[in-house]
Amino acid sequence: MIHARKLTRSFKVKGGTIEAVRGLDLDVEAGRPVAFLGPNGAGKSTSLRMLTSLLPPTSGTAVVAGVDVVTDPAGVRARIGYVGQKTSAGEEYRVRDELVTQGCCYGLTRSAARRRADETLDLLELSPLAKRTPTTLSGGQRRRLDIAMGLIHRPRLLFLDEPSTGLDPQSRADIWQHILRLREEYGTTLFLTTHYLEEADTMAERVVIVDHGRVIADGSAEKLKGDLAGDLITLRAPDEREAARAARVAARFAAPDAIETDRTTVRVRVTNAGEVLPDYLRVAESAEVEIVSAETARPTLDDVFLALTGRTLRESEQEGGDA
Ligand SMILES: Nc1ncnc2c1ncn2[C@@H]1O[C@H](COP(=O)(O)OP(=O)(O)OP(=O)(O)O)[C@@H](O)[C@H]1O
Repeated sequence: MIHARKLTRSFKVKGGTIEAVRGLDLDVEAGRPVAFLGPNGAGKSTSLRMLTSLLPPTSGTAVVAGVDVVTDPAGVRARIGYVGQKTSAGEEYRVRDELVTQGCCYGLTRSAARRRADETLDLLELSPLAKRTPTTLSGGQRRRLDIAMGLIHRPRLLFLDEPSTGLDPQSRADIWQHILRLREEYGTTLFLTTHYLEEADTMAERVVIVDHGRVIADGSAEKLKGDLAGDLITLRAPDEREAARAARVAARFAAPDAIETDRTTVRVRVTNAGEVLPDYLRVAESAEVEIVSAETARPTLDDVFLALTGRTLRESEQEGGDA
């Protein structure tokens, strides 16, 4: 579905050049939803705009839905759907009419476009709003209309640029339900950008993390968390002396830089806490180390980002906020 090689984009700005995307290599097969995740300014939108043929790359190649983005941009646009950050519907016409017009722009006959518009309104639960104008819709409803606009020609591949940004948590959850239904109903391959870690974690089957225009991790959320961050075991000792002894026992199970002691708390990163903790507790007991409590936690994607960059995603958002 997507095959990009060394895709690069720089922008000339006053006082220099911004390298927004620095050599993107990416292969996406049909089926699994992919989340393109990264802090503000990481290069997500620029990558998406190149893959959807809206922005020519400075160098590199991309074949999307079987078509080269540079030599046949119109061919790419005919085969994909794109839901950008800005709303795509106009202000004046009714919701259904907007969709019918969009369908006609994609070459459908007027009657086929009407049929498609009704099906799409139904799928996105917009039918009761068909006669309203887009300006009267709520943020979440308007976002659903944007998705409907991107879907009218039934693309096999749909790009969504931050589909849930700016919505309240309830509307975000609702948008997600609708997005995931597209895959069930039409087998649409979804490729979306987000900076909501939790969404990428729970909704996408593959997460591609970008930072400063480069891919820094690629895999299922589970795999990235297992490989890069590891599970966290938190042990509490009654005093600092026992904590130091607990840390010494931990050294039998984890590398020195995976063990951190903070007064009476010892944190240990391991690949599989479920296996390690019972063994650890057995050894600690036979060494008469007193442990008050022990708990395990799965890492988050933010832990993955931290392990890779030394920064949390939130810190990076602040750095890149005015980029
Ligand atoms: N038209 C442009 N002219 C100059 N610089 C640009 C342009 N478009 C993007 N950039 C810069 O390129 C970098 C990447 O921007 P991009 O919008 O791709 O990031 P992003 O990861 O999508 O961020 P966000 O999450 O905030 O949308 C940023 O430093 C941005 O300021």
